[in-house]
Amino acid sequence: MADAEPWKTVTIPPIVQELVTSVQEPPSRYVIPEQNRAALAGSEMLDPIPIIDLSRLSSNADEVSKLRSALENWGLFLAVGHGMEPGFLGEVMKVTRDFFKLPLEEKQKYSNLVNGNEVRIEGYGNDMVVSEKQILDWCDRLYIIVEPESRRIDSLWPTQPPSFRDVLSEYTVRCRNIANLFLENLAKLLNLREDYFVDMFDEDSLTYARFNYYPHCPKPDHVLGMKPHTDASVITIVFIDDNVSGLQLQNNGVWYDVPIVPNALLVNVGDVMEIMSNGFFKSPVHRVVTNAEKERLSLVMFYTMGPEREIEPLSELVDEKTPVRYRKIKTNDYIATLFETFARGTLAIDAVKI
Ligand SMILES: O=C(O)CCC(=O)C(=O)O
Ligand SMILES: [Fe+2]
Repeated sequence: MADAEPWKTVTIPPIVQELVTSVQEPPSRYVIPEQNRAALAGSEMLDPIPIIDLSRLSSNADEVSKLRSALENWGLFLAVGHGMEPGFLGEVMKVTRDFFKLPLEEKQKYSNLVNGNEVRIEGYGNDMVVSEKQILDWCDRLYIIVEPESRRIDSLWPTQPPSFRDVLSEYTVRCRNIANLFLENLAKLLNLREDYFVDMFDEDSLTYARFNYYPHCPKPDHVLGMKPHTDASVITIVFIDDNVSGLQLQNNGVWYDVPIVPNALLVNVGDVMEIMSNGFFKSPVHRVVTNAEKERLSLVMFYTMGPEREIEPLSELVDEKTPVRYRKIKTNDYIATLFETFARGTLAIDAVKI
């Protein structure tokens, strides 16, 4: 390891929502190095992220070429025509907001701590802290497996607010339709059979829902809501609070603010798709900045392959002219790499590039 100090699992970070009520300034462990601070302001996009109407994808060649260019330039797009009514999306955001408004003791029933000191992926809390030097994110989260139903951990599904479970179950089904449509279009763009990726998802493939809560932050120019990262998923669907911006996207070394488009969902390629497509699709680097006055919420659906499945560039996409660009790795090992690299502030995908 490049670091002089060994990395070890250390303290459990506090719940930021509680912390913000008792401090004037973010503690030093949240403060990013001085040289990175000026760069927190995002640039406005000159060529904005395309808005794709999903209901037109099957019948309109222009919409498909817009999708292709969105993926080539950004690795993501904003989806409209996804079939979810504004009223339903409003309910999804409301149960999310109401969950984080619950008293701490109620939320702690779903804690991500096991025996009070070990952190697991699922549950309510923060990320794993692997180093005293790790810069912490100004963000609390609730992480749960939503698919397949057989893998849901009932005790980690909130019972408050009362409609939480029903709303999340319905959202899961409706997002799956969007995910499948996106996967079909990705396959077509790679000249593969339409069902190629959809068929790869089996009973072992897990979909995680991550509810992110970013409290207002007394020093937004010193602290990140979420550090720069790419998603370890095959694909990701993000539903963002339309009240507060904060998501930024890196392109050619410049950070851009992702604009808010009410009722649109952000859909992006993840690292597994980058690997399987042998780099044809790129998993976008993104981060979240904080806001001095407002709290912010997002709900992220991560579509992943089974934990034991090996990920590698598809043989159909490799030949003499296009050699393999990524090493083979098991999903589980890749997710572990992601948590480790995220904590260190580096990118997991770089660890498997050849
Ligand atoms: O809050 C957001 O807008 C994005 C969050 C995100 O990138 C993630 O949870 O992986
Ligand atoms: Fe992300």
